[in-house]
Amino acid sequence: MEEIDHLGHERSKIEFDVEAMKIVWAGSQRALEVSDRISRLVASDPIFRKDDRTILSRKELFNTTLRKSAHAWKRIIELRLTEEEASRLRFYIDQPAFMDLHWGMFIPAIKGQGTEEQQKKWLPLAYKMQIIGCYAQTELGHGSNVQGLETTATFDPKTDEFILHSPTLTSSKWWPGGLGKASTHALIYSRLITDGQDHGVHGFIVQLRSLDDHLPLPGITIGDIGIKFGNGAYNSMDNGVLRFDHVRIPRDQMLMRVSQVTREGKYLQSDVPRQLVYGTMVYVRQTIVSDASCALSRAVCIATRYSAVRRQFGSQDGGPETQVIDYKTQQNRLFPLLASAYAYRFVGEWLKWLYTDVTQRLQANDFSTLPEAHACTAGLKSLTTSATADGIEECRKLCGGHGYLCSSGLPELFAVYIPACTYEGDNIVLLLQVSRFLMKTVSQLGSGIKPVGTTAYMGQVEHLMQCHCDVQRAEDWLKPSVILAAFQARAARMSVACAQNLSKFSSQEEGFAELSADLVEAAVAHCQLIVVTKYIEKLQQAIPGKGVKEQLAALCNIYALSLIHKHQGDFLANGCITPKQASLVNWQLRSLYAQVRPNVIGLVDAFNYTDHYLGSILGRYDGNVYPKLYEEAWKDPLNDSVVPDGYHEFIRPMLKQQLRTARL
Ligand SMILES: CCCCCCCC/C=C\C/C=C/C(=O)SCCNC(=O)CCNC(=O)[C@H](O)C(C)(C)COP(=O)(O)OP(=O)(O)OC[C@H]1O[C@@H](n2cnc3c(N)ncnc32)[C@H](O)[C@@H]1OP(=O)(O)O
Ligand SMILES: Cc1cc2nc3c(=O)[nH]c(=O)nc-3n(C[C@H](O)[C@H](O)[C@H](O)COP(=O)(O)OP(=O)(O)OC[C@H]3O[C@@H](n4cnc5c(N)ncnc54)[C@H](O)[C@@H]3O)c2cc1C
Repeated sequence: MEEIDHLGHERSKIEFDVEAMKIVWAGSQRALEVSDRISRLVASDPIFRKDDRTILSRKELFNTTLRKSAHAWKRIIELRLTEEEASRLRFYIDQPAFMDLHWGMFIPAIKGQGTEEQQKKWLPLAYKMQIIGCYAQTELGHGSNVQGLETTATFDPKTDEFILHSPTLTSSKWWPGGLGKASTHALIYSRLITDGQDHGVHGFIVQLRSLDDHLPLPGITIGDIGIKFGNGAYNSMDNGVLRFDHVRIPRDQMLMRVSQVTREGKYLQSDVPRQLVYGTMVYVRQTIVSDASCALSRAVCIATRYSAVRRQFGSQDGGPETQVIDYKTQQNRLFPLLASAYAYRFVGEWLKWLYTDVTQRLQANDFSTLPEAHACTAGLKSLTTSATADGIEECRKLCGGHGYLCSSGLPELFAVYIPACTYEGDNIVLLLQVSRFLMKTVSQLGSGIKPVGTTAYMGQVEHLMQCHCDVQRAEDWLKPSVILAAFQARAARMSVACAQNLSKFSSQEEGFAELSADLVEAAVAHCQLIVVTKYIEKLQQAIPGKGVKEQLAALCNIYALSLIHKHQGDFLANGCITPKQASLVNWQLRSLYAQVRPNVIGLVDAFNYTDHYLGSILGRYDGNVYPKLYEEAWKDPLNDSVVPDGYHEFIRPMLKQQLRTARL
């Protein structure tokens, strides 16, 4: 039977080259080819099915994690997949698993903090999956405050070993993914003690389980921390708890790139900054920004397709009702999210470049850009994950009642996604790091140190403090220079105001504590400026394909103007724009919505997601929503029997009781 494309009418209206846009989204023709091939490979393999995840018990779900991970590894070997292809495979399998931490944190930590010798010893084992590793930093009592960790690693010069110990309940490692059941090894972040002296937190490779029977090694207590938020969702991951009772490891298992302990027990600090111990977090925060664009685009794809299928009200003379996507309120909620997905994609690409650049510099002992890399990764991780978590929930609401069904894919996506606001650094804690960096930048302005990189705009602070926005008509808001000037003025003025207020306190620390809410807002303004700037820079590149650049430019304007509208309090209070200019933003936004409306299905098709990856009946490519929703309902285990199992025990006696009462 020929399949009907219920969104065919929408697709016939598209004014740009969707295939060319797919390349822009993927990053390159080759990246698109890899993504396309691997996503189809996953979709066609029954072992990777995921439609039953929300009804599996925890044990069954974890079992599917093990099965999928083992099968994925088999396919990686059989098909000789490259590192990039293997990473795409894990992405499209779309089930949080210990493998994510093994490849995403354990290996990068050894690469970043291990000596050459240590890398030679451990990386081949990890690459061949002969050991499984996790990243165990957080403890029951401390997560954000890494310097407050309590686990100790005390050097014993007699045996040339470290003794790992958990001195208190709160020092139990708590949360690490993969620790609970799967990992054989962990990177343990622990206080280093030599000769009675505490040198702060360092990383150690520790074997946890036997490589023969997977039993915990002597002195190790280990398990899973329990069920997490939502059905299915992150419960496929074995986040774990771990305690050490005087566990001994050889000295050469301390990661020694940043600092070393000699055979005699002498502590040596190399000229590498000690913050490199935190390097893995910088790496992962950078990847989380690109991941945000994936999660948000996925929710937006579902909400956009469904909004084009769904009709409510407006029928005249028995004609069709209005597609809900044509309501301006729907557009005003949805299109900025679509624009954000593209914006995060491009800022994610740039951040990847920044990270590669800083890594190359670090290898050449140039540490000058590390503070900026830390501030950018921390700030953008925070900004994009918070907006994505809120955006997924907005997409659920945009789908009305059906969005609340697990078969919409949105509840599970939300539940899986929201911890991104917490892991790899609580979003507020990370923004406070950005604000510290900004305050330092402002304090150096008069000293001749020229701000560079993402803070270069502060170099024109005198101009930015008094400039006026050059908008007379709504169309003026389409000029990139006007948009940039408004965002730069807002960010600079908010930072300078914070710096001025801080100077009123007797100590910097007291001021920071008192003004932290304002400081967070200044950090958000700075991070939004980065996203807008990087999007505008992207548009300055050659982008082939009919109409592609025009659509991207419209989305860039929607992203920037919807932020000005949302944060108009900041822009107005700091005198960056006038009330009249704020109202012109809305006029321009409405016009931009009309411009992208015929193209939105094309803009979400460009994500190139398979129906398997989307995992949503509402977001199906063919838009055949109602028959499939109806069909799906009958698959629920409750519908296995017409009369429910508890009828005789509970319902029938109740009904009979009521009958007797009624007769009385
Ligand atoms: C490709 C695949 C990827 C797969 C990934 C899968 C994802 C799976 C999902 C979840 C996994 C989750 C893992 C985790 O959550 S791991 C645990 C993460 N934990 C955190 O993020 C803790 C957050 N806290 C911190 O990062 C820090 O402690 C801090 C930043 C809050 C530091 O606070 P503070 O005590 O004030 O600072 P310090 O004294 O320690 O440092 C002062 C100095 O150092 C600078 N700095 C801090 N961090 C860094 C850094 N990472 N890089 C560079 N520099 C850093 C800081 O700015 C100060 O600088 P100064 O002002 O100039 O002195
Ligand atoms: C799903 C998931 C997976 C994880 N995986 C891992 C892993 O693999 N390995 C690992 O080591 N860890 C992991 N973690 C732990 C994670 O990194 C921490 O939970 C995270 O860093 C936040 O720390 P916390 O839990 O101590 O929060 P807290 O710091 O206790 O935060 C609680 C509240 O206090 C606020 N707060 C804290 N400090 C400040 C401050 N200075 N100023 C203002 N407000 C503040 C926060 O904003 C927050 O609102 C994971 C966590 C989750 C949820």
